[in-house]
Amino acid sequence: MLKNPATKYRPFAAVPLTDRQWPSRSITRPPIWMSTDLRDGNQALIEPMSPEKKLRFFEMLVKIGIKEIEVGFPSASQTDFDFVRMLVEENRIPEDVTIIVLTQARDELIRRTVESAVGAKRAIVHVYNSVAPVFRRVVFNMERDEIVQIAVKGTQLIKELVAQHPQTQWGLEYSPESFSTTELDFSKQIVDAVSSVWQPTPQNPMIVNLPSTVEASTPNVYADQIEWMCRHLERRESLVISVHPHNDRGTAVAAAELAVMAGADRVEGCLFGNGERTGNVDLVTLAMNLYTQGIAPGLDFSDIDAVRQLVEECNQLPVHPRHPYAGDLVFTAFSGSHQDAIKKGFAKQDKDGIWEVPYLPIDPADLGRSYDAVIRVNSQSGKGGMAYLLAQEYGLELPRRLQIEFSRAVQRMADETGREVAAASIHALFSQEYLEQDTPYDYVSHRMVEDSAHGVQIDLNVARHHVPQALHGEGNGPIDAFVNALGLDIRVMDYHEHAIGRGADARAACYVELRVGSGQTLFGVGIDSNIVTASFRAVLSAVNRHMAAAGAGEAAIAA
Ligand SMILES: CC(=O)SCCNC(=O)CCNC(=O)[C@H](O)C(C)(C)COP(=O)(O)OP(=O)(O)OC[C@H]1O[C@@H](n2cnc3c(N)ncnc32)[C@H](O)[C@@H]1OP(=O)(O)O
Ligand SMILES: CC(C)C(=O)C(=O)O
Repeated sequence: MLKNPATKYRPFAAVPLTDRQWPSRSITRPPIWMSTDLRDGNQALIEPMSPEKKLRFFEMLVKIGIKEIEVGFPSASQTDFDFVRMLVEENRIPEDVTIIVLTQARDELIRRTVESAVGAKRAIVHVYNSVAPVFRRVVFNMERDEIVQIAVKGTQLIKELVAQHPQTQWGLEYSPESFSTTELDFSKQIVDAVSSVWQPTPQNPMIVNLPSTVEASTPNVYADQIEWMCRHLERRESLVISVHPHNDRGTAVAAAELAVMAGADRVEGCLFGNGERTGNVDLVTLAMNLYTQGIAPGLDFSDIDAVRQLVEECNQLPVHPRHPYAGDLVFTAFSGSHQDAIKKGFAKQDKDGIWEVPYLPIDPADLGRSYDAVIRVNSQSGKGGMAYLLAQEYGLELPRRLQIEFSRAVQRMADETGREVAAASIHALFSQEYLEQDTPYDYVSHRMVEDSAHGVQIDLNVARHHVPQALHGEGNGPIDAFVNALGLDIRVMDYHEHAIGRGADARAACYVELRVGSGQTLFGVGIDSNIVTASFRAVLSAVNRHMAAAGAGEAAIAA
């Protein structure tokens, strides 16, 4: 890299607009969406789509609700020409969808382009020529007026040709290519010249598409350019102002949004931001950004995974795992504090209320994505993540102090493997740590009698080191009687229970926090179809865990 990049690169020029209005506007409705996936997206692929793939893509665009679809560059290849003919001749274009066909402003290409769409109910011929100084100088070696003539002559020819096919309702879209790096007065001059030939009306408007063919400035400058054009163009009431942002600086979404605030009526882009170089603006992100502001975007991404899969298959390009709204990992939290906040957010979220879950700008369910994938556990996770997974997948609602205790074991596992820990592994570890602790004490059976005068009396059968033992105890409740029957120096400090499942198959989960002698407390867990048995199992689980811990012999807890 250069020490002084100013010797090679120029800063972009500011727009002379001192009373700009767009910064204080907000977006209150969606723009007209135009998908150029089958044209700008397709021309940027390593392997352009086959006609079958194009058709599947087209049908998906229709299904999600796009009403304007640029279906190709028919003069560029027989494949594109045939694809447009197939759509027309096989009557595959729904009543409310308009196709757009792109052409350079060159006579023979225009003729072929118009020919491709003849017979469609509605079609828009999209004509372009590049207008920026570098193109004028380097590519065309022409003065401004000659460049204007390319656009004017092209428009005249289109007007003449479409008049010969009145059964189709024709529209015109004109793009001064590389608009964002062109002098504004020249862009205005050429657009006005085109519209004076086409003579649009408010009922039959002309689309003026103002592309950032190569994104070269911050989005506010693009917004200034759009506002300037909206304020200076002739016949504004008969024009649909469209934007076509590319993403060279990584700010195409912001540029499109600010351009809409600046007066653009329509946005052209591709799903998930495919397109030349760093891509066209991503229509999915734009639509979902509106949705999260409470504005219906008019596009349906309620099964976003299916849309993404089809796009990936057709484009042969992966969507990044962190791509807004659609990436594999965007509804996943690994870090502990995020998991904790999300878990609390889900618990507090009112089903019919305003969405307020920390760290999640949108309810994943609205995109057809499940909550299950939201929280995943690795070495960066705290107790919240594993507690969420045990609750979601296994119906186990661990009390807070047990979460803290068990999360140490999960953390050890994550540190040792250096990998993500799946819910099944967490559950296996939980079972091993709490539910499968059966030595020295294993519960066998009990009989209990309760009366108001004597409290609870229990006859208990346990196996101690696999040797059956019959014990008897009394107490003021089942757990008290059970603990007395065991005859150990233990105290139950805390107790939680809940049902797992419903109806005949329901089981009880009991969590008991036990203090052994004067030592630290620890938890035991019992699961059984009988709630009292579950609590006994929980006490024995804690006793066995204590004894299994280093150095704790049976004698240490004798009463
Ligand atoms: C920003 C964009 O995405 S614009 C869309 C770009 N997409 C594509 O180009 C994909 C399809 N394109 C193609 O298949 C070909 O380029 C074609 C069929 C359109 C034209 O092919 P060719 O006639 O071989 O020309 P080529 O591709 O070399 O284009 C360069 C020529 O077009 C001229 N040209 C380029 N743009 C325009 C324009 N908008 N209007 C008029 N002439 C133009 C150039 O001056 C050059 O002319 P020259 O050969 O006399 O010097
Ligand atoms: C043809 C135009 C609209 C284009 O694709 C661009 O400028 O990027």
